[in-house]
Amino acid sequence: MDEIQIASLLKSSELFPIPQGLKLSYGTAGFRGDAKLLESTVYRVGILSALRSLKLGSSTIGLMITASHNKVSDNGIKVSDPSGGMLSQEWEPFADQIANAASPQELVSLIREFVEKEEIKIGEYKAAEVWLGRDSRPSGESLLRAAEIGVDSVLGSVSVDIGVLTTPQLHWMVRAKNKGLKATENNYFENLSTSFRCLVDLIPINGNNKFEISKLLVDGANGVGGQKIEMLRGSLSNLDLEIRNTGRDGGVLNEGVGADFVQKEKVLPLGFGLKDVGMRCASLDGDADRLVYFYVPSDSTSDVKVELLDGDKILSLFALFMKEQLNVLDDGKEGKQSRLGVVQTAYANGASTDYLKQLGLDVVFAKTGVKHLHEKAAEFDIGIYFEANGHGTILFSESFLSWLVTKQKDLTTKGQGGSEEQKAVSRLVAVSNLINQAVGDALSGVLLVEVILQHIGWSIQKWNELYKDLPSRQIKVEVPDRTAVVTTSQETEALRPLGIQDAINSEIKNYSRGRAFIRPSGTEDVVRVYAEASTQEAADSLANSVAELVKSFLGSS
Ligand SMILES: CC(=O)N[C@H]1[C@@H](OP(=O)(O)O)O[C@H](CO)[C@@H](O)[C@@H]1O
Ligand SMILES: [Mg+2]
Repeated sequence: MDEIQIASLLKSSELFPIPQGLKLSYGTAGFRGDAKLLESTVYRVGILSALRSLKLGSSTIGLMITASHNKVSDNGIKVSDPSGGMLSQEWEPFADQIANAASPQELVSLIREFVEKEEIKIGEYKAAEVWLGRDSRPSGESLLRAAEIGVDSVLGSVSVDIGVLTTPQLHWMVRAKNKGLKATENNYFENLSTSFRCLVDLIPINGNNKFEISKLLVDGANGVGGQKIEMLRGSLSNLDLEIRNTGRDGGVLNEGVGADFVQKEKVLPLGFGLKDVGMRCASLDGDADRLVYFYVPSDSTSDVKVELLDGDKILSLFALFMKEQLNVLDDGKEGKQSRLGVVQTAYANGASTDYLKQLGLDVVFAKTGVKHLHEKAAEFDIGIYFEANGHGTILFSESFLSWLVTKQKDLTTKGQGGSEEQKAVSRLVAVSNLINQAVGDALSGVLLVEVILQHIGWSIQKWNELYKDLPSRQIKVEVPDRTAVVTTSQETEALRPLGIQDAINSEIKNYSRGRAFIRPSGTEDVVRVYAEASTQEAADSLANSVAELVKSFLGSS
């Protein structure tokens, strides 16, 4: 690093002193915290992104300013690699170091060391490019300015403000840009509506065509997802959407609304009630990378209940559909035995795992956080991953996709345009275009769920009957130091504090179909407790007992 570069970094970092006592970690999904404390962090991640771009031969990197489902006064930042996936985990320790550097001098010396170690050539390639997106949080704009200053203080780097977006839009656009494809927000919308149309056109004519398209009610979490789905609505046919909680009617982002609220609390979001009995409803989270479905059952009285169809159920629906299409190909003479796999985490409902295994699917487990699930799903020809909270997607391997595209062309040339095999191939290609290949995307998720339901002629109630969830409960426990909890790689057992796992195991033994585990959250300062059992009362009681154990081993704060 030359003197000019050092001077540029020192000068800009003086603008963003680190707040006293701030200690951050890149965590499950980037840095998060009170928005008022994050300017220095965002500025520094701006520098990191520019370096990442230079390291990768000036590929475009994305920076998303969001705190997803967290409260509106929080914010956060995460990096998208050129593939549209999460920042390579190898760079996370550097992200942690620079975010916590106490002074401009320490910051610059850490950067200098890293640049030398990684052999990053500043000023030798064409300009590095970082695309900056933000969700609808009011703090987003000033944080975006801090990120710009960070990016621009690395010589030869440029930042591009691409505006208010959902997290998956930013990832999709970065991926498309680096693949040399059209990468604007309009291209994103066009891609969704075209591939959705394609799948609608491939719905079997005989059999399920009596299916009437009923209205879908969408809870937009008072965030960016509600706004974007409204923009998309005009270009969609075969879909009747009513969007609530768009944020325009005074509602607060994520407050009593949104996918995280509905899934964790198992209650209806604000704006939904008895009037909606039986209707198909969907809820997005604050940055629209999560999606859950729900409905108000007909036996609801004044005590309104909610039937939740979480990420596991969406995964099951997708798996069923994909398997059906692949079976057609595998049965065909020229078929190819394809590897379809599904990835879940320890939070997946036990009943969903049993169901997926019964379908004959390869089910594998990953640690919490989509970066872990994504990696495992990418090992299959078609890998479907979902967190129970509704974050997930379907990945197609490059080789399988090119096999599909070639096959599609061959069948058309051979004049077998209308065959079952050709339709199955075309559906799979359309799904690969519709569903975001970079990250979980509530918008593309909604479209795929809707078209699959139309295809098989199912109501939400029928879909819900695929299997019955085991009752479960999640609790957050505030402790003085959550890092005192260390778990095994699949997060199902606690290795530290010593003795806690034995105590949890003896609790579990008291419950039929009991299962429980603890882990430190990567996005909040809490230890999470998850419990499952054969009745809701039992799951609640098991969760409470385990939470008490956490408090007695770790102390409560
Ligand atoms: C139990 C749970 O829902 N955990 C969430 C939550 O992570 P934690 O590390 O549990 O705080 O936020 C992550 C980012 O959105 C998401 O990937 C993950 O599934
Ligand atoms: Mg989110």
